[in-house]
Amino acid sequence: MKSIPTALTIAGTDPSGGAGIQADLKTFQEREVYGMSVITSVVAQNTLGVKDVENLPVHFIEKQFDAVWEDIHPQAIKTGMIATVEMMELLARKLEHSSVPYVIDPVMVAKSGDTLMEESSRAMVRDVLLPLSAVVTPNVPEAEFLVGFPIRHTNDAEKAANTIVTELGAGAAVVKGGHLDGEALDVLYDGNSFDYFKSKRIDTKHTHGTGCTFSAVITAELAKGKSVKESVALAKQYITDAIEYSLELGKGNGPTNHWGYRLLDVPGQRRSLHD
Ligand SMILES: Nc1ncnc2c1ncn2[C@@H]1O[C@H](COP(=O)(O)OP(=O)(O)O)[C@@H](O)[C@H]1O
Ligand SMILES: Cc1ncc(COP(=O)(O)OP(=O)(O)O)c(N)n1
Repeated sequence: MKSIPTALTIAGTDPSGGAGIQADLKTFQEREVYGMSVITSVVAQNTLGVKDVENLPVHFIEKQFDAVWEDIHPQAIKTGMIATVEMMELLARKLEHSSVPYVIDPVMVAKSGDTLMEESSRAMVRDVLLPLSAVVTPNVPEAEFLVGFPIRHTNDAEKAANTIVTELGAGAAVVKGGHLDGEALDVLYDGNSFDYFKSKRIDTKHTHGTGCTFSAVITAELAKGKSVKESVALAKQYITDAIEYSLELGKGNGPTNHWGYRLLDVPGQRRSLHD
C-alpha cells in the first residue's frame, strides 16, 4: 500500500476558517499530506478580529497529543498559538526527545492587534521551545521580540535570523518580510548560509492567515522529506499564489486562497502564477 506523509499541527482555532488549525489542515491537504491536529485554545474570531479565547486545560491538550502520538506518528510537527506557560511546559516535555522535524510559528499577536499569547509565555518560546525546533518562522515584530533589536532593513533581518540560530538555538530561522515595505522578502538562515525568498508585494488587505499557511507548507514539505531550503522555497511560492488569489470574504481582512492557483492550471501541467 502507498504510504502517505503525515503532519501534526498543535494550535488554536479559527471558526472563520482563515488561520489557526483550520488553515493548517487545509494546507496539509493541499500539499497532499495527511493532517492531524491538537487544539490548544478555542478562539472566537473572524476576519475582523478576535472576540474571545477559551484555553483548553493542559491535561486535555496532553490527552489529545497522546491519542495522536501513540497511534499515527507524525513525520513533522508545527506549533502555532500556544497561549500559556503551562502549555509550553507540556510541549517542551513532549517534544524534547522527539526526532520529528518541528516547525515553530511563534504566534504572539494577530494582524487585528489581538493578543494570542500571554506576555509571560513569550520568553518561554525563546528559551524553551526554540532550541527544539528545526525551523522557526517569526514575522518582524515576533523576531524583534526574540532578538531584542529593531528590524527595518534586510541586513537587520539577516542579523536576527543569525542570532535566532546561533544564540537562541533554533535549527533554522526564516524572518518573514510581510510587515516591512517594498518587496516581500523572507530571509532564511540555516546555520551555514543565507537564502532569500522574494516576491512582489501584493496590494491587498486580504492576508488573514498568511503566517499559519506559510509555516504549514514548510511542515508539510518537511514531512515529505524535503530539505528546509526546499520547503521554504515551496512555502514562499504557495503563499504568494494564495495571497494573489485571496478571497473577499467577511467584513475585514479576508483569508488567503488555498486553491486559487489551480484556476490557471493546464491539465497535466501544474502551473504557478509566477510562470
Ligand atoms: N502583501 C504581500 N504580498 C506578498 N507577500 C506577502 C504579503 N504580505 C505577506 N506576504 C508574505 O506572506 C508570508 C507571511 O508573512 P507575514 O505577513 O510577515 O507573517 P504573519 O502572517 O505571521 O504576520 C511571508 O512569506 C511574506 O513575505
Ligand atoms: C488561532 C490562531 N492562530 C494564529 C493566528 C495568527 O495567524 P496569522 O497567520 O499570523 O495571520 P493573522 O490572523 O494574524 O492575519 C490567528 N489569527 N489565530
